[in-house]
Amino acid sequence: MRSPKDFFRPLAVGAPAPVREVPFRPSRMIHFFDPGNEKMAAKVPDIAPTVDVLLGNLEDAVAADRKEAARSGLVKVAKATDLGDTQLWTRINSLDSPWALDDLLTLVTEIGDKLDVIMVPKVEGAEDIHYVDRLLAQLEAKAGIQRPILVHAILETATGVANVEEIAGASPRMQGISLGPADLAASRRMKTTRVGGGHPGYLVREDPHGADGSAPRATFQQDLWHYTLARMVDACAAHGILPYYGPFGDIKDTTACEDQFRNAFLLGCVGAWSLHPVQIAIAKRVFSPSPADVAWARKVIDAMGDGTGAVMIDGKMQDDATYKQCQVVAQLADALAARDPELRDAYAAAEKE
Ligand SMILES: CC(C)(COP(=O)(O)OP(=O)(O)OC[C@H]1O[C@@H](n2cnc3c(N)ncnc32)[C@H](O)[C@@H]1OP(=O)(O)O)[C@@H](O)C(=O)NCCC(=O)NCCSC(=O)C[C@](C)(O)C(=O)O
Ligand SMILES: [Mg+2]
Repeated sequence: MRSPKDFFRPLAVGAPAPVREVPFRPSRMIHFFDPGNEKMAAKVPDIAPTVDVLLGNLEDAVAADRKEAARSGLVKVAKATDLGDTQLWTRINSLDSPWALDDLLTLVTEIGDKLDVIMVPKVEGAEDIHYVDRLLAQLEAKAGIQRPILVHAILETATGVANVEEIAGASPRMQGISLGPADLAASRRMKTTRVGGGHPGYLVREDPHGADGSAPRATFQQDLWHYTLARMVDACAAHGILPYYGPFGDIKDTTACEDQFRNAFLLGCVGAWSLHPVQIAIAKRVFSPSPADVAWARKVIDAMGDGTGAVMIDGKMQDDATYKQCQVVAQLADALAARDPELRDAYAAAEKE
């Protein structure tokens, strides 16, 4: 581990200084597209204004013989498209693959000034982040990049989960972590073949009841991902970086997708991935606090003055801690309203009610 005194020094001569705080830019949905798929790439100019983050995916879901087409497709899209204030991210291939090195060399030198975040899959420990950290610094220096490219890890191996705290704190470049439920399920030998979401077999059953104990017993499906997500949220919060739910693979089941995203939102995540255009609106709806919740938060903040003491509002006790909870909601609403005029108007209207 680097000494705390050296933590914020650039790792290569001529590389930009690391950030001291992860900038909070709205990232309710990280929209995945395959830049080598011409039909999808052609949709980028229309999709970009509707999403917070556009991510050119080079890893899984891109066939081995299409890896180079995806990489050069991303360079082309980044150079040709004005994304406005929509962020551009990429997911590179895993560090043990034949493509990761060329992904980094090409993308940083060709479009490093346009890339906000590089997502690294299958991160197992701090050593993976340290490798990428140094290499990025060297490439940024070579390419004359003025601001550091941030790094996002996917939590998708059992070892990664065991090391999630050290991953979160491995570098000032760490922007956030996403759950990767498919690879993680395989790595753990879980017996679900789904990409995220629940499973009908993972349940608890009501106790026997009725006269002879034979009445029908209700079952309650449980969340397979709760432990991992909660652990990831704590690791991220402790290190000042941002947690995200990952993908929900049952594209047609928009209801379950919304539920899963909402659980993640309530638990502390700031966004999720959208794999298909239909998931963009779901993520937007879920990861933007409701106008009623924002109005309530502002009411509590106003009533609490300097934030100390205790007051009663509508029958509910408010104190220093609820003031802080309300600030989380109000600050998120401010950041989203600055990007999204529709939300700004909805929040303003709810406050007047
Ligand atoms: C699922 C698929 C195959 C269905 O694609 P489709 O064409 O069969 O679906 P569709 O409903 O017929 O599509 C309608 C229209 O939307 C377009 N379209 C469809 N998707 C997109 C998109 N993302 N962005 C932009 N456009 C899109 C599509 O091209 C089509 O256009 P058209 O009307 O002109 O014909 C397709 O949506 C897709 O390839 N999505 C991305 C998949 C992906 O990136 N997977 C990797 C992330 S998940 C993961 O890696 C796991 C993890 C974390 O690693 C771990 O848990 O371990
Ligand atoms: Mg994966």
